[in-house]
Amino acid sequence: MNFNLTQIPDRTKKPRNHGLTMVMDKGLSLEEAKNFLSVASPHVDILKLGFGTSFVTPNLRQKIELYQSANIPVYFGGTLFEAFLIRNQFDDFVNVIKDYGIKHIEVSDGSITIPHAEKCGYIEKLAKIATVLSEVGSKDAEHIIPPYKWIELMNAELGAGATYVIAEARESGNVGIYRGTGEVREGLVQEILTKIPSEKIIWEAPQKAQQLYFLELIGCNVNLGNLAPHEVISLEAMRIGLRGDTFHLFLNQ
Ligand SMILES: C=C(OP(=O)(O)O)C(=O)O
Ligand SMILES: O=S([O-])[O-]
Repeated sequence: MNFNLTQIPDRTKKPRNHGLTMVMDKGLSLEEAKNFLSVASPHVDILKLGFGTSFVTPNLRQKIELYQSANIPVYFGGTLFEAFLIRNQFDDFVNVIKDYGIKHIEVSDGSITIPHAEKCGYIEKLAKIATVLSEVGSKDAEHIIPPYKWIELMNAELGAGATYVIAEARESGNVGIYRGTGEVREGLVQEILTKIPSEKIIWEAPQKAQQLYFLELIGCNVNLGNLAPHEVISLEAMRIGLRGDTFHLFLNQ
C-alpha cells in the first residue's frame, strides 16, 4: 500500500483461495489488457473471458498468455462451454482448452438445460484436467430455482469436483441471486450460506450495491465475480473500508 493507515482489515494474499476478485474481460484489446494489468494485477485473482468472446476476439492466444504470465488464471465463460456442448462438440472443447494451455474451466447450464447428473459428469471429467468452477443458476429471469434446490445443486457440483461454485447473476446482475431490479434475493443467499461454506462460492456481483451487500454480510474476504476491469481498484478500496459505503464497517475491529 502507498502509505500507512491503521485499522485496515486483513485481506487474504495472492494466490488466495478465498477473498477472490473474478473479473470479466468481454473484449479488451491486447493493449487495454496490458494497461488493465499494469494497474489492477495485484487485485485480480481470476479472469473470465466472457461468454463467446474468445471465439471472436483477435490475438486470443497472446491475451491468454499475457494474463497467465501475470499469474492470473484465465477461463472461458461457461456460455462457451454450453455453445460447444449444444453442438455436440464436447471433445473439441477439451482440445481447445488443452491447445490454449487453459487450466481453469467453467461448467454452466445458464443458457441450456442439462440433466444435473450429466452436468456433474462433465464436472467430474473436467476436474481431472483443470480446476473447475461450476455455475449454478439460469440466465432466464423466468426460471426461478427455490433455495433448497440451489443448495442441492451446489453441494452436488462441489461433490463432483468443482473447486468453486459460481452464483449466477450475468453481467447485468438481474437474474439468479438477484431480482430483475438488481435487488439481492436475501432469503436465498442466507439460506445457501447455512449449508455451503462462503469460501466455496463466488457471488457474481457486478453492481456496487450488490458488492456492498456481500461485504457487509460476509466481510472483506468474500469472493466476488463479474467485476468490470475498470472497477477492480475501487472494489479493493471498498473491500477494506475506504469508500463511503463501507467506511465504518471495519473500524475498531
Ligand atoms: C459471462 C458468462 O457468464 P455470466 O453471464 O454468468 O457472467 C458466461 O457464461 O460466459
Ligand atoms: O451470455 S451472456 O451475455 O451472459
